[in-house]
Amino acid sequence: MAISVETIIEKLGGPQGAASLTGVGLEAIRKWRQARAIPPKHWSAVSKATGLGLADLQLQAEDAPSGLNAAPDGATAVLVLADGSVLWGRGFGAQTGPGGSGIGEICFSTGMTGYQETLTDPSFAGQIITFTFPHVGNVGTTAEDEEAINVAARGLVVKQDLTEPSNWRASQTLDAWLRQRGIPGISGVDTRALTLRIREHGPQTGVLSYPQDGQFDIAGLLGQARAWPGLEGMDLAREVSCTQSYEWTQGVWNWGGGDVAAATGPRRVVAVDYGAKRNILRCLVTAGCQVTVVPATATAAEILAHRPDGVFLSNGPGDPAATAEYAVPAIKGVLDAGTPVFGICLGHQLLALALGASTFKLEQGHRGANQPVRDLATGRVEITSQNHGFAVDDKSLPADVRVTHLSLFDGSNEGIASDRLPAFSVQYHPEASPGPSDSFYLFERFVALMDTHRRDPV
Ligand SMILES: NC(=O)CC[C@H](N)C(=O)O
Repeated sequence: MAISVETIIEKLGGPQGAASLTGVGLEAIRKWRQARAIPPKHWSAVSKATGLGLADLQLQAEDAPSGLNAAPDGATAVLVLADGSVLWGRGFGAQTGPGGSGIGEICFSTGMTGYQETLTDPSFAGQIITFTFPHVGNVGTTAEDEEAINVAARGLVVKQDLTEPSNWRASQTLDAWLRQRGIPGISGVDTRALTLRIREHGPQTGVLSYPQDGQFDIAGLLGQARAWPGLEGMDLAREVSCTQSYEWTQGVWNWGGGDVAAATGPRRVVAVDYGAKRNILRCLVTAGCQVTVVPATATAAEILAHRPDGVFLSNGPGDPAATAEYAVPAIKGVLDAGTPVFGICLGHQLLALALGASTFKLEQGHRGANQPVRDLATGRVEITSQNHGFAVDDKSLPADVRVTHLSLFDGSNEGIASDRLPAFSVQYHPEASPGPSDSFYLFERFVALMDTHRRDPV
């Protein structure tokens, strides 16, 4: 449990003792008590006098009085966790009302590059992202690195303050880019301590507040964090999906040339958009497909009306079991028609559900661009890009569905293939963006599967 300011002051022998042991004066001690926090500039003095670690001093107190609280010196934003931790820092991006606006599950990403692709991945709906890498924002933003038009993530937590971008590709600062999109951020947070906390205690709900008037209702924010129902049971795919079908014609990014229109190949693919990242659509085009994107709620009849050679099931946010309600009947219809199917991440989980397996919430999600996965057929290890908090339960797979890939971090399922139907899927992200492109072969595997099942072979 977090250590309250009152406990720390008591440890130091009351306000008088605290003032003399840390040398900060009685007035400062009064302010600490009022704000229910010790400002970072006093942490080392307090740490020396009490023997408490710096992380303990940052993760504080659930004893905030109701009503508005002033922030400790230098703090302009706060992240309040459902476990009562109050993490003060400096706000950037969009300001919020005093009630805070960024609420969601705090999850950490271990990626060292590609923060803009990560922030625009629609699978982050309902989540606040904290990066374990300390320098975020220093290459600015560019429209070329957006994986979706809207930012679905609810907020951003980083260690270092944002600096001016130093990158020829940058067209805007991360700060301005976030402001434009209504997303709040907080810097100056000990993201290592926060990550360890999530690793030790599991996923946490948090509320990020960066109020215009500098007034914080800590008790109210804590109440909100505790009342948030959590991602389990949430269908978020419907919220981030496209509302109308459209054609996608762009291929993968070309060094120095940006996004390029590629000559599309002869296979017709319908991509079901549960929150698709653009780079998946680009990879499909580059692998030789004509891509029609359809909304998450498209029925089997609507999908099959496009006469696809293959159906792709995209990544997406939320709990697969909740999205299954409308997605599984559609996928079953597509499988019954004998159409080849390829799924990524949420698409993988939905394919598994349609084949009769079940999914569950992982104790620790996998997020980042450096996740090792073993291909069981070849023994080859791929370094993959990942972003998921749920997983397919291997034990629930029917006898005719094979496990094809496993996580080398925790042994959880990373891929399946049906022995009876032309269908396979992976939990990780072969489109990278950000991350390594070790797994591009999966798009080629999908193309080969379509070619062997085509009515008129190419
Ligand atoms: N990237 C994804 O598709 C994520 C799938 C699912 N929302 C999960 O968290 O596991």
